[in-house]
Amino acid sequence: MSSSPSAPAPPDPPQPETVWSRALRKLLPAGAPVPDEDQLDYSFSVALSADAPVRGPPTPASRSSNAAAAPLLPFSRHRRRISRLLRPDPPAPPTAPSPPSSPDTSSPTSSPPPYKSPSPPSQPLPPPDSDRPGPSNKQRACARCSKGVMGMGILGEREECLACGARYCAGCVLRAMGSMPEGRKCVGCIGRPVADARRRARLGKGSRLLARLLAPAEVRQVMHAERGCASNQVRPDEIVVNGRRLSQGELDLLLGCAVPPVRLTPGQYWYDKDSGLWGKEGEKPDMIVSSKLNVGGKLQADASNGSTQVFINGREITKTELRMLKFGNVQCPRNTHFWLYDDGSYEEEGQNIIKGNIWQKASTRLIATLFSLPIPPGYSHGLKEDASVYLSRFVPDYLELKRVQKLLLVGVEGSGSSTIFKQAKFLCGSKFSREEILNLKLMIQSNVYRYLSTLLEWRECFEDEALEEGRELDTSHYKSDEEPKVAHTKSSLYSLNERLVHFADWLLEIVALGDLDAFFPAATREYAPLVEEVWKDPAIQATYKRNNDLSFLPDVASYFLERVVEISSNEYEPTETDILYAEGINQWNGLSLLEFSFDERGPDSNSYLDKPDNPSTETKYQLIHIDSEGLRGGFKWLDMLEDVRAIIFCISLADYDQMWAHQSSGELSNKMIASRDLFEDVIRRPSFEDTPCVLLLNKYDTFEEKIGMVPLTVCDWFADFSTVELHHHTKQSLASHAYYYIAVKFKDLYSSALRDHRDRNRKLFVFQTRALERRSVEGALGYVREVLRWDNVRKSDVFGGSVDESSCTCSIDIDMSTSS
Ligand SMILES: Nc1nc2c(ncn2[C@@H]2O[C@H](COP(=O)(O)OP(=O)(O)OP(=O)(O)O)[C@@H](O)[C@H]2O)c(=O)[nH]1
Ligand SMILES: [Mg+2]
Repeated sequence: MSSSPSAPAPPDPPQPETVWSRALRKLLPAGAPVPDEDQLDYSFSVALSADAPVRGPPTPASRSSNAAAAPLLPFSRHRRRISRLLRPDPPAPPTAPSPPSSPDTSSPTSSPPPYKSPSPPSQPLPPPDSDRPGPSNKQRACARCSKGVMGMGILGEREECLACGARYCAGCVLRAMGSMPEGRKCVGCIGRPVADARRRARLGKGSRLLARLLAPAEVRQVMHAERGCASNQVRPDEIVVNGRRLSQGELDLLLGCAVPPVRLTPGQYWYDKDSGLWGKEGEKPDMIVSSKLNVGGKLQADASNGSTQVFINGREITKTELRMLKFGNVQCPRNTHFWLYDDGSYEEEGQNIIKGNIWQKASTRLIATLFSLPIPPGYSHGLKEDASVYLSRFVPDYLELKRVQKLLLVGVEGSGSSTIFKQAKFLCGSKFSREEILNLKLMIQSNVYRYLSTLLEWRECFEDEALEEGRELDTSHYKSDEEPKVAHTKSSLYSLNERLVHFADWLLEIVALGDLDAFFPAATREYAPLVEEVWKDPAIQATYKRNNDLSFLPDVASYFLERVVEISSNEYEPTETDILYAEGINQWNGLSLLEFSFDERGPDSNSYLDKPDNPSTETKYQLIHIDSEGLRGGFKWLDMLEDVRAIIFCISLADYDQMWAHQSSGELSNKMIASRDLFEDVIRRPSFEDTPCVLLLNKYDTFEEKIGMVPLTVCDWFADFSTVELHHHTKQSLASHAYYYIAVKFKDLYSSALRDHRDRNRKLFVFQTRALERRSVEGALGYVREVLRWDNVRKSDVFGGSVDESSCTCSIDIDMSTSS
């Protein structure tokens, strides 16, 4: 548990081979040495065969569960251990935190592992303090004893006074801050406000040093006081609304209303009291708060610095807002003045007729969310806050509310990104609406015809090929002056009877004309028996047997074609599996959105410090999926997205031998290479410069089957793939070797794309998925969460903050082989 004190790591005794290194050895080419644990690159996941029940690398989480089993030290002993540690001449600390020597920390007396979390890792160890951006050693000298930094562990840590910024070492902090009735402040600063914005952001956020010095209950109490005490709250004169400082009464009104501004910090704001829109001065709206509050001055036209010549309640709106209104089909030519009411209804100034309600359409709400514009609390699921929480609070919970973290999920057509999205939806218990299910049903029905037409096209090719071969064979059997017996070459294994040929020609003609979607579902029921007959025909079955040669035919084709009559009936209701297997999701303009959360109090979470008394211990995420259709037209969506917290890029491993027609030019290319190009396009976009990226290498199941039959080198990009190191390879070992190789190819590509970037050490995180297996997608989402936590810690480290890194635990489940 992170609250235990950290002792210097004992020297590593010679270790017997651990479960982890045994598992790793299996994955490496024969004879390859097992790397040191501290050198391991956890930034990509590996699949282990089901018969190797291994656990992941030793994580703080797994260690903490052992630690948790050990009885907690009573408080006085806790302190004694700390003071022993701090007594004269502390042992020379290691230059960098040493890695845990073994995952086995079962001994209750063994010291907890050195603090630095190895999770989602692969990030280089932070440079020594002297090279590191952030406070210099001098700045980090203790304000009480003047000692400088003594190593990396607890000895090197400092706790900062939130009011004056003085820093104290572990030995002095409790003396300097006393009982901390207002949280982390020197005794002399009690009663003083927290003015600095950076320090204010840390109010009640927990502290690693205190966690080591105090018992968890004490830390909670200090954090509670830090958030709740009067002098740490914003003061009315620090809040300017519509150009006027607030009075105490106005601030009370603002904070006591049903929907107050979240995380109100000192600053200048604008407030539109008719609609409830609220934002920072000079910026687009940030949230919607209760309307009709008499606070601040009069809303000015230039409050949000808009330049659109379109006005809402007298404020010239920003370009982003205008774009959202246009997507919502609100007519807004220049010089339009709207009145917008708090329920979303709007009218043009002077016309006295309500023209509509901007929040009514799901698509407008979706767009607003994507553009980081606020939507009213009543309409949002993930963001909905219970007004009673605000009314009944003493501790201002608004300090605790976190922003929703946006995760962008993209991939080339057929990579499986929709499947991942749907699995995520099932995982978080979110139901498909009636309308969505109906759309899915229509899509499944029309897809069946598409699969059949693909099979029919391939059948023609194979038939031509077979007839040609037959003719060559015939001619070689007869002397040149004899008539060849053409009767032998008129049909082949791939030939259909005349009636079915007629139907096939008709269907292919419709497809060639691009009319398939217009034609269905009207014809669905009528032709279903015929489709079934064609599917069962030996010619089509023979064609399907060669499905490894068939580009453009998804694996699920047979699943649906087998049931074409059932699927085509009016009464057909797609099952959960049908929904999952259906290609894509019918979504609005190629976009779909899902909000979900992780409970941060899970067994692998150490975040109690971050969330002392908060009932909401969840971090909310928004999964934004843009499918191949949405990526068409020059990535219009990508450019409009703001504050994306992570990119999840999905690639189908099985695409290495597939062809793909380029969307605009129609040019054929290898699909893996097309995916690579799209990946590069996405990561190079300036708006994603600082956004971590997780690459999901999907369809590992198909890949494993295929790799033994089709060499990886058929894809030009993988021309240098070699299997020479694999002496006796099985299908599994070949697949894992190839997976590793592909992962490294993408990592290299990523590193070279970021070569000129200031954060050029950033790595690509790679995870292996089988999206049809729910557990695999669950693992992927967990991995993304770990990456985000890691990234948070890394960023706060860079900026010199003291985020509790214990919350960055690693729960990467590397045993992804069992389906759920
Ligand atoms: N065997 C196998 N099939 C998969 C896997 N993931 C997805 N599929 C199938 O691959 C097909 C394409 O998956 P989608 O999720 O629709 O692909 P997509 O990336 O969303 O494609 P667009 O919607 O066109 O952008 C579907 O039939 C899925 O059932 C996987 O891990 N293994
Ligand atoms: Mg899709």
